[in-house]
Amino acid sequence: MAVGLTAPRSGRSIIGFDTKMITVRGRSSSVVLQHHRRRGMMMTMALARGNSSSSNQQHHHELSPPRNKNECVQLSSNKKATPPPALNSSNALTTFEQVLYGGVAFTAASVLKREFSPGCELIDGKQIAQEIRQEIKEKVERMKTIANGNTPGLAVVLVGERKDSQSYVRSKKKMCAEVGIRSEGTDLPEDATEEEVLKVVRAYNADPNIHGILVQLPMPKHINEERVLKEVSYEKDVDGFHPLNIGALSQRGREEPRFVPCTPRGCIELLKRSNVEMKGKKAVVVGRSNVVGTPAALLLQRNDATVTVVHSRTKNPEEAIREADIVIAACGVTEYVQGSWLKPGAAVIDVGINAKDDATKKLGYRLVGDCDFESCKKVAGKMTPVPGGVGPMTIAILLQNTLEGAARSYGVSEQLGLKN
Ligand SMILES: Nc1nc(=O)c2c([nH]1)NC[C@@H]1CN(c3ccc(C(=O)N[C@@H](CCC(=O)O)C(=O)O)cc3)C=[N+]21
Repeated sequence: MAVGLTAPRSGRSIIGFDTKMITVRGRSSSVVLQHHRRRGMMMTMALARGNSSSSNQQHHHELSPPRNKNECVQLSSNKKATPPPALNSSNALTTFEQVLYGGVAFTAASVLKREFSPGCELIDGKQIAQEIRQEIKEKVERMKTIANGNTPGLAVVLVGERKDSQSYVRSKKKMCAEVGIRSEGTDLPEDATEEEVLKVVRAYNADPNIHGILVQLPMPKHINEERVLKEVSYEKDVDGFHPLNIGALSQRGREEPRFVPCTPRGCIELLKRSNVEMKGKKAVVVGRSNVVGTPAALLLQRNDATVTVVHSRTKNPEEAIREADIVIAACGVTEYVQGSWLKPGAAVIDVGINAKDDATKKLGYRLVGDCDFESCKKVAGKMTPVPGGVGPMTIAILLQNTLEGAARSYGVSEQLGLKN
């Protein structure tokens, strides 16, 4: 039997079932919750018995049919329950009892769209990214009024014709427009010379209306990426890849980096906004790339986690992962991290985007992460899906970085409540 119970930010309790019947015996009452499907209708029945005045009460709740079989049932209580700790299959029963002891009477039920996984709460990156974009939009509006009508400007440099890069650049520009950030782009052909790319970067460096410059990666092989990234003014380096920004990120008690790489910052933001404590926790980063793994490890460490980085030459990565309260998977290996490697209740951030053959899909493939979602969601306490997890956050943070860069250049960071 497995029972899932999580405390979303609303403070309400969510209970998921994967058994037909769950019996929980408390100090003063015994409660039976039945959960069954009848002609496509999901029904939950709670029977409360015991020595309280509510004895022999019987509640039936008809629920609208679930939109898919992975949805689970939300029972809301008429008393504010203390948010229970993250659950996993081994401590599920205990925590369920605690909630009942808390005097919670289940009076209403509704179907909540989420993955049906015992105790695993999905971290909805799409939703959180949307919230962040809304905050940015409001700050861009305020910037206009306090900075003489000025708005943030982002420049995107794209070299070559990679379909995926073109599509990422398109969504970045679209999201800019949505929040009121000006964006412009320079597209260079596949065979552009390094000098041509550098010229474009220098022109944006000199343009006072541009506060962020992004050189879409990867660039064609004949171009020295390091050379180009170094050329971007570190004060417009919204990707946070300039050596001065990475260097500043790695030091404590020194000047703060102007910008932090978007994807790792997005991962940390997901943890923060999902109430995952990092202080004093063990974190494992899977992968040591310059763009994700390494800066993610630095950020976790700055947030007081104890960090282990595992990579392709690590002897026994499972050993470290088993101990981890937080896992950030960014190794680029399809469905690499297995549920059996996770510590029950761990928070898992899946950065991977891999195409996996799937004949049932129109395109013949679907996107999967660096974690084996099916097995991981049975053990993790919180987890991001792919797609809809880290991806949308990467773009939201790019916009945030551009806003922060513009606010700095107009001297209005403090007024907008942004870090300087
Ligand atoms: N200089 C540079 N900066 C970058 O930030 C950068 C880059 N180069 N090169 C490529 C990677 C990749 N990247 C993504 C952005 C958004 C999604 C995203 O929104 N993904 C959605 C949808 C994915 C889909 O459906 O294709 C999701 O995961 O839900 C993914 C990946 C930024 N990158």
